[in-house]
Amino acid sequence: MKYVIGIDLGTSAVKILLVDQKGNVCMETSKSYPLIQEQFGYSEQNPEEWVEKTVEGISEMINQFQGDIHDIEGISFSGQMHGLVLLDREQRILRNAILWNDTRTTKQCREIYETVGKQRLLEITKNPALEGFTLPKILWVKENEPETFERASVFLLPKDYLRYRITGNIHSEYSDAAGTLLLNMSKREWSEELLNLFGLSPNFCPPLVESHEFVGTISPEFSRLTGLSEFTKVFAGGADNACGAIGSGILSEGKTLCSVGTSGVVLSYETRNDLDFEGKVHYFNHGEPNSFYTMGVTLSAGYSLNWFKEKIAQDEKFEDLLQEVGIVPVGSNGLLFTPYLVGERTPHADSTIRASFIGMDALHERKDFVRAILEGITFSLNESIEIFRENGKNIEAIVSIGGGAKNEAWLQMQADIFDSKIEKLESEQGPGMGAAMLAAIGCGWFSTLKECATSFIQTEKIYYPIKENVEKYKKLFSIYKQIYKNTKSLNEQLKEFKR
Ligand SMILES: Nc1ncnc2c1ncn2[C@@H]1O[C@H](COP(=O)(O)OP(=O)(O)O)[C@@H](O)[C@H]1O
Ligand SMILES: O=C(CO)[C@@H](O)[C@H](O)COP(=O)(O)O
Repeated sequence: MKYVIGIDLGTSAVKILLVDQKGNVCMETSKSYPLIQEQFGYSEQNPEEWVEKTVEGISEMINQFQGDIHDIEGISFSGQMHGLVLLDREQRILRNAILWNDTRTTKQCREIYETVGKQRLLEITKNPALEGFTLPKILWVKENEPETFERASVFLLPKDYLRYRITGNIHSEYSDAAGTLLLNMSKREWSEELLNLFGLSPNFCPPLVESHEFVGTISPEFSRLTGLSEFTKVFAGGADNACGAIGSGILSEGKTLCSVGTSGVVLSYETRNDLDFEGKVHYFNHGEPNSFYTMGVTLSAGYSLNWFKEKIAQDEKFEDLLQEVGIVPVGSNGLLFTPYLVGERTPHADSTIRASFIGMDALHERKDFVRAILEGITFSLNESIEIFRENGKNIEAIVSIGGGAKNEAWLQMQADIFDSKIEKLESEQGPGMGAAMLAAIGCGWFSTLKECATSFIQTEKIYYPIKENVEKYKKLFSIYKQIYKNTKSLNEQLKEFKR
C-alpha cells in the first residue's frame, strides 16, 4: 500500500494526516501552538514553532508507522491564509509572522485605497483592502519597522515557509497568493501595477506554481529530524480554505462549505472569475486550476469557544464543556452572543467592533453561555449565507467541517439556523484531507481532483433542519443582526481604554 501525508498548518495547531491510496486516514496527529497577542488588535506566531511542531508530529507518526517509509510517496500542505513571514537574504526569519486575524492595519488599508482606488483594486485582485490580508501587513512593517523591512528580501505565506523549511525551495501557489492583495486574480500573476505603486520589487514575491505541482523532495536535514525518506515528493499545497473545499468535494458549481476552525467560513465554488460581489465576500483562486470560490469569514468562530474554555474551563475538554448544550433550549434562554472578540470581516469589515452578550439575567448558567456562543458564531456565519442567497445562490445542502463539526448538537444547530441540510463527512479534517488529495494527484494516483474526491470523501451523516427550530431561529437572527449597529459606536468609544 502507498501513502501520502497532508499537513494542515492551522491557527490553533498543525494537523497531520497519513492517508492511503483508498483515502483511508490511517494515522493522524495534532500539535498545538499559541497565539502571541501583545496589544489590542495584534496576533502573531513564531514560524519556528510551526516547524518544530510539524517535526514533532511527523516523527511521532513515523515512529509508529508499521510500513516501509519509502511507501510514503508524497506530501502536501494546507495553511492558514494571509499571514506575513519576512525573510532576509540568507532566508532567515526577520520577525514573528503577522497573522490573518491581526487587525492593526486599518491605516494601511486606507492608504491602499488612496493609492490604488477601491474600484481598481477590485478589478485587479477581486477583493477589498481588509486588515487581515497580506499587503497591508507588508506596508505596516515598511512604515513601523523600517530597519526590518530594509533587510527583507522575500515574503512568504505560512505554509509556504513550512514547505521551504522541508525542501529548501521557495515557492507560493495561486490559492494562497490570492489572499495577499498582490495577485492579479484573473491573469494569475503578481500584479506589476500594484508592486510598482507600493515600491515593491518583483523579487519580493515568491515564484508561483499550481497547488498540485511538484516542488522538491525532503531535505536531508528534515529527513534526519523526522524519519521521512529523502525520496518523498513534495507538492505545493493550498490555502486552508481552498484545501478544506477540496477535501470536502466542493469541486463543482452549487456546492457550499461551512468550516468552523479558529475562523469560521462559508464558501461557495465558482467557475467564473468575472463575477461582481462588490467586495462583499472574498473571491479567491481555488486549488484546482481555473476554478475559484467566494467566501464569507467570521474572524472569531472556534476562537470564541476556545476563548470561553480558556477563561472558564481551562482543564476541561471541549466534549465536556459542550455536554449540556443539547438540553438548553433554542435561544439559550434569551441570551445572545456576537463573536466579535478580535473584530469582524463578513458582513461587517470592522476592526474596532468587539463581542457582546446581550440579555444576561440572574438565572443564566454556564451551559446557557456555551449554547449562546455556538448560536452567535452560527448566526454570524448565517450572515454570509444570507449574502450568497441574496445574490441568487440556491443553498440547500452544506458540507460542514473543522473542529466545530465534531459536535452533533452544533451540526443540528447549523441545519436549523442555515435552514439547510448539513452533511458531516467521515473526517472533519477537510484541509488536511485536501492537502493529501493534492499530493495524491501530484503522485499520479488520479488524474483529477474530482476523481480523487469520489474515491476519498465519504459522507457520515446528514442533519436536516427541524421546522420548529428554523422558525424560532429566524426571529432570533433578526434580533442578533441589530446588535452590530447598536454596539458599534459604544465600541468605538471604548477603544481608547483598550490595552
Ligand atoms: N469537540 C469539539 N466540539 C466542538 N468544537 C470543537 C471541538 N474541538 C475543537 N473545537 C473547536 O474547533 C476549533 C479548532 O478547529 P480547527 O479546525 O482545528 O482550527 P484551526 O484550523 O484554526 O487550527 C477550536 O478552537 C474549537 O472552538
Ligand atoms: O483569514 C482566513 C480566510 O480569509 C482564515 O480562514 C484563515 O485562513 C485561518 O483559518 P483557520 O485557522 O481558522 O482554519
